[in-house]
Amino acid sequence: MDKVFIKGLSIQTTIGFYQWEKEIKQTLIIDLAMGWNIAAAAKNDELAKTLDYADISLAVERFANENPVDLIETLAERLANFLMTQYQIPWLKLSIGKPGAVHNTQTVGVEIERGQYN
Ligand SMILES: Nc1nc2c(c(=O)[nH]1)N=C([C@H](O)[C@@H](O)CO)CN2
Repeated sequence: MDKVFIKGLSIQTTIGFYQWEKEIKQTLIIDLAMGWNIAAAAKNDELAKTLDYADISLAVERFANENPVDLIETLAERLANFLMTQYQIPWLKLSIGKPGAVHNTQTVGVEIERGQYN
């Protein structure tokens, strides 16, 4: 399957289980791979026929800020659902890293895969 991807998208958002985390913004790093047949867009060189990674990057940051949650698991599940519905994406792999969360680590996070991979 062809894919459109976004790697290392850095967003600032409110996320976390603890009370103090609900009063600040923290950095999340998002990697997203989205299944898409790119042949139609390539045929006539048409942005409208593919997944616009610029538009989706903005949508990811907007979604996170409009839907504050405690766990990155919850954000991952809800964001995957939103993107698949909004952009008719048949399959995606999404990872969310929270680099500031645990001392002495590079990052911590979750990775999920949703939908049908053909
Ligand atoms: N698997 C997870 N573990 C933890 C999460 C999380 O979202 N998923 N969150 C926290 C806190 O919010 C942490 O980031 C701050 O100490 C702890 N563990």
